Formats: sequence, C-alpha cells, structure tokens
Amino acid sequence: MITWINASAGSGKTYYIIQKIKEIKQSNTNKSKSILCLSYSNAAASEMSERVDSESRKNTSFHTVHSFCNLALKDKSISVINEKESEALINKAVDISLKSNKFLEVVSSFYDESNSLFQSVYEAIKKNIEFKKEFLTKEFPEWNGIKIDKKIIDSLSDGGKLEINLMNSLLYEKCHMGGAPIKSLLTDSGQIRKRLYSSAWKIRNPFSAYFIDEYCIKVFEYVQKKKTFDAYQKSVAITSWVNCIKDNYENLKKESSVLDFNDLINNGIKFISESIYSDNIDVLGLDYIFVDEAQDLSEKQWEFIYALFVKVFNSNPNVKLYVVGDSKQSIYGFQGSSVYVYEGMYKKMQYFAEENKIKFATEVLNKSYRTSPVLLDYIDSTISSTSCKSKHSPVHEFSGRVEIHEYESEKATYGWNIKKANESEYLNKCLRKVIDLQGCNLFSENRGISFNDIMVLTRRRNSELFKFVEMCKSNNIPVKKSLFKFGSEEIVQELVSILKFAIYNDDFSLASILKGPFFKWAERDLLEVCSRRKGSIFDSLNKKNDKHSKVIKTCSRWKKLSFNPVDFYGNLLFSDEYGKFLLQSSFYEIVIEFWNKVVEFTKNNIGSPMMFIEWINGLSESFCSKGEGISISTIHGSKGLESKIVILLLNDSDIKKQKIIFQDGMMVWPVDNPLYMTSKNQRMFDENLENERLLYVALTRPVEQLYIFVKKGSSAFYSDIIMSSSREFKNDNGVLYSGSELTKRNKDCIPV
Ligand SMILES: Nc1ncnc2c1ncn2[C@@H]1O[C@H](COP(=O)(O)OP(=O)(O)OP(=O)(O)O)[C@@H](O)[C@H]1O
Repeated sequence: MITWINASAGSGKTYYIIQKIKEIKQSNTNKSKSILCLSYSNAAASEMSERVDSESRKNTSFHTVHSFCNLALKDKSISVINEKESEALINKAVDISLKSNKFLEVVSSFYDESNSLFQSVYEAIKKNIEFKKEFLTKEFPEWNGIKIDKKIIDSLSDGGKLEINLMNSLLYEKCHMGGAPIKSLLTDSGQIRKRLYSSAWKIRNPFSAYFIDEYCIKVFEYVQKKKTFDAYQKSVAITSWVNCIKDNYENLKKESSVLDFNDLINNGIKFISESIYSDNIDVLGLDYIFVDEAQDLSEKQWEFIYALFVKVFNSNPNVKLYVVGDSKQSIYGFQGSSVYVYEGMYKKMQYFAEENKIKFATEVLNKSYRTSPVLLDYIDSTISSTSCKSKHSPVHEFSGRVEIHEYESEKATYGWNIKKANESEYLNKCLRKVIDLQGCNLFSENRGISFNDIMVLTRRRNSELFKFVEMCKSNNIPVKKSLFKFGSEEIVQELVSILKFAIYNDDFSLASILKGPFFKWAERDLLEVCSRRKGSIFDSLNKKNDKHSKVIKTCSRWKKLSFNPVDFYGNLLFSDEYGKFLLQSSFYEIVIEFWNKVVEFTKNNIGSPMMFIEWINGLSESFCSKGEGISISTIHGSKGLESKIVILLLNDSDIKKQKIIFQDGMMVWPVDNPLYMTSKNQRMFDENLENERLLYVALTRPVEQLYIFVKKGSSAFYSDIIMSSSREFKNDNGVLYSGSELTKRNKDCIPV
C-alpha cells in the first residue's frame, strides 16, 4: 500500500508520521514491526527521531537518504568525504586542468575575446571554489605568447554581462558593415535606413524599398547566425573544459579511495539493485517505510527510494510506504530537488500501485495546528499570487501579530556613509524588537515571553547577521548558536580530521589540519608541498624534516595514540600540547562540549572510531550557549521547526542570480540569442518561484507573532511582495502594518 500526503505547513505532517508509528507499535501483533523513516536533511530526520517515544523507537530507524546509503557501505572501509573536503578536491582538480592542454586549447580559441574567456572560466569554477587569481597570474604570465595581464583577471567578476554588452554593441553601435552602423541599418528609424529609403524614393523604383528591407533582414539574420554560432563554439569549449575538471575530480577520488555524497546515493542504488546489503541493514525485513519532507528529495534520491521500495515489495508485498511532503516548501533546487520531480514521483508511485494492484491512497490534512488565524490570513494574502497559496483552516483561536519594517535601498549618490547608517538602523530596530518583547505576554499561553520563544531567520549567513549576533551579545541577549550545526563547527571538523588522519594517514585530513588554527598554513604553503610531492603529504614532509619538524613531531605523536575515541581525545585534549592550545583559545567552550560528546558516545556505543566520526558529523543539534537564548537560523535550516515569535530579516541583496545556465548538460553561452534568452527566462521563472517558496517556509514558522524587517536591494523581490500585501493590512493610523484584523484583536496586549 502506498499513501501520499501533500499538505501545507503546520498541518501536522510530521505529527501524522509520529502518530502512525505509535499506532503500529501499539497494535497487537506478535512480531515487532520493522520501520524505516527517511528524510532529506539531518535536521528533519533527528526531529522525527526526537518526537517519537522510546517504545516507538524500538526497531525503528531514522535516516537521511545519505546516511542510510552510508550504512550500506560501512563494512567496505571506504571513507566518505564531506562538502569541505570535496571542495578541496575540486580545487585540486581545477589546478590540474589549468595545466592541461584542454585549457590551453580553450584559451587559444578564445584569445581574441580573452576578457570573455576569463569571465566564463571564472564563472564556471566560481560556484565551487575560490578563483585562483594569484595562481593564474603567477604560474601563467604567458601562454603561447598570450599575455595574461592583471587587468583581465581583475575584471573577472560579472559573468556574461561583458559578453552581452559586446554583442549589443556589435549589433547596435560599433559594428560597421560597409561603413554603415548596423543599428542605423536595421531599425526603421535608423539614419542609414532612412537615407536608403529616401534615395530609393528619389529613383522612383517601386522595388527598391522592398530590396532595402530584404537586405536588412539578411544582415540581421547573418548577425543572429554568427552570434549563435559563436555562442555555440564557446559553449562547447567551456563545457569540455568543465568536463575535464569533472574527470580530474573523479580520478582524484578514485586515487584516494574516497566517495562524496553523490557517490553515496549512486552506490546505494547499485547495492539495492544488485542485492548487496551490508549486515547493518535488514532491507528485506522492512514492514513500513516513511518518507518525510519528500518535496526536498532530488531525482537521484528518489531513484534510490523507488529501488528500495520495489525491492522490499518484491519480497514482502504487504510493505507500506507513506510519503509526506509539501510542494510549496520545495527549497532545495540548488541540490537537485524540484516540484516537477516531486509531482512526477507522485505519478510514478500511482502507476506502480495500479500495475501491481495495490492500494494508492491520499490523505487530506487541511487544518493548521500551528499558526494563529491572524498569521494565516497574512500568509494567504502575501503568497496569494502564486501556486503557493495555502488556505487551510486554523484550529487555534488565539491572537497574532504581524509587523513590517521596510528599509529603502541606499542611493549610490548618497555615498557609503548613508549605506552604513541604514544598515545599522535596520539591525538596531531588529535588536530593539527583541528587547521590547521581554516583559510582554504570549497570546497562546498565559505567561511572559522568554528568549527561547524568539527565532531570528535570515536568507543567508552574511556579515550583517554576524554583526547582529555580536550586537545581541553586547546587549546581554543570549544567542543559541543554531546557525551552525555542532558537527560542522570548524574546530569540531579539525578534531575529527585529526582522528581520521591518525587512522588513515590520508591527505585531506592532514591538509585541513595544516590549514587549521593550530598550524595556520596558508594555501600557498600547502600547494608548494603538494605540487612536488611523491606519495602522501605526510611522507613528503618527513623528507624535509628540518623545516617541518613541528608538524612531523606532532602528527607522529597523534598516530601513536589509541584509536578508541575516549582514549584518543582524552590524550589529545588533556595531555598534548595541542589540547593546551585549544583550551586556552576562544574555542574553549566548544572543545569542552566536544569532550562531553565523546564521553556520551562512549557510554552508548562500542566506541569504534569510524562510528564516532559518522555520529559526530551527523549531529544536527545546535551548539547552544548555556541556559535560554534566542535562536538564529537560516530559513533553510528552520525547515520543519516552529517558534512562538519569528523575526525575519529579509535583504533583497541576498538573492543572488546564478549566472551560468546549463541546458541538456551543456553550458549556454550568455549572449542575447533565442536559446540563451529562453533558458534564462525559464531559469529566472524557476528561481523566483523557489524564492517565493522560501518566503512561504519563513512565514509559516511563527505560531503567533511575526516581525519582518525587509531591506530593498537591487532585485526588490521580497520587498515588493511584502509591501504590496502589507498595503491591504495597513492600519488606520498608517503606523507599522499590523493588519486590520490583528490591531482589532490585540490592541490592548502589545506595547507599540
Ligand atoms: N492532529 C494534531 N493534534 C494536535 N496537535 C497537532 C496535530 N497535528 C499537528 N499538531 C501540532 O502542530 C504543530 C505542527 O505540526 P507538524 O510539525 O507535524 O506540521 P508539519 O505539517 O510537519 O509542518 P511543516 O510543514 O512546517 O514541517 C506541532 O506543534 C504539532 O505538535
């Protein structure tokens, strides 16, 4: 049986799964049912796990699709690299490709338009790595007589724009055909064309005007064709170079016997289809499979889930699959999920059910168990323009409040000091709001507001946000560090790398240790050692032992420690020079927390270092300063969570447009030809929808109070949506918009 539930935020989707598991566990059967719960993110998987009781947890496992696939690999002693390590490898793959003939070919074929070339090279690699300006200028001052001057490299920042300008000027201004500027020839009002018409009129030849038009059309077609052909050539060259980087990356992974996150899924699919299971997973014994946050899964992850379900179904036709999601909350487009994939999967599952004569059910959850009616009204009026509309009826009756503070974008002519003043005003107002909320009562409960009730959300982790955290601290407002997952804190990553290096002697771990706070190597130092080495980095350092004696001595000491996590970190933190350094550093608090985690792990597990590494990397809980505090998170990170009060910092400059456009696996060169324009428009359309879905996720987190601080940037995307809906909600005094509904209900409750 397959059950598919698509329902709005706060309608109880996760609650449904939890209740279902409870019911299954409480039903009177002899055998305890085996349940697998899959989700997209660590946060969602651990949220589910945290919300079930201990009885339900028996014989039930909670995983992300990745961690489930990783489990299948466990016995195979292959290590899985995280995103940071994968980025370092891509970096290396680019270095190799810069020295390859492929790149030289690209450079030569594009030389006459080298500005555009470097622009695209930059754009092509910028997505994943930092551009190697220094590296390019230093290592390649000249190629085949082509001089790469600093100016060219410095101008690499605006992918595609220069190219479009160039093409426009070719078409409209600077290009001369037999002395006639094309713009003048091609437009009806152009001088040259007018002149041609008037001479045609003079010679009184009835066909001459017709010939002029024909001629103009031919020139126009020629320019279009040339542009398309140039664009095609460039797209092919750059795509083949990007593919060369990809091949290098694949080879580097192979050489070091590592897998990245994408490989995990591919391997998972392979294991399932070839029936190779590790002992860690009893795939065929599953009775129930639950999939939460299904709208966030990528096509590959779905492929895995489908393969898994079919496999289990073939051995146990009674297996039940529950898929739960909300197409309005699909916000991981950059990682391959999309509404199209989600809806396509619905049809595929329905078809599977029909083919195999099993029941395909859908359930309707149309009540909101989270949000105050006032907020629901506001959400519906704000999001109403799109498919995101979510009308569902409120269960609660308590009041709510929405307040909007808008900031205009700074005018360039006012200079930089205005910009600064505006920014701090924006953050100060937000801080003021947090302070003012103390001492007020909640609407939904009969008690005062505590810091724990407040969640601050933002689109990106940017410098503004860090400034805000600093401002909170200096105003004695405690902040929970939910912005960072414990497992991805820099120092936690370093501590994990040390254990990994001690066990595997691998280059990635050593490289990240060397660049970390203890050894503080610059990228250049590392590059110098890596480029000339034979064998591992550690071996090559060993050979030049005088210069690197500190590294050698320290690392050799670590290699001798027992690998049992508690012994390893006990020695490292409390009897080693490294530990002394850490405990005296600003990382002190987090290192102690890390040690507590090591002890906690050892208490509950057999203590294998591999298991520890996986466990600590996957820890989704946030590192929290002691006691209560406001939580701060990106909108992506707040998925599935709720908070009594949400303060939303929206900054239109946070919306960054992707500049590279791929169509059918090939990069489309940015010129104004029809293919590029169609792809670009489609991309913009998709991006806008995703940005709107992101707004929907943010607006649906609060239970009763929402404060939006919106700052107009170049795109004005969010400010337009927020301000146009707020007009409807403007109160009589024209003060901050609280919504007519809410002012009526809450006038007396809230100090304004
Ligand atoms: N049937 C119910 N009875 C009582 N409370 C419920 C019910 N369903 C949901 N809730 C409560 O409503 C809130 C929202 O539920 P839940 O998190 O399951 O919604 P959701 O649909 O998964 O939301 P999101 O899409 O934002 O993740 C939770 O506090 C939950 O405990």
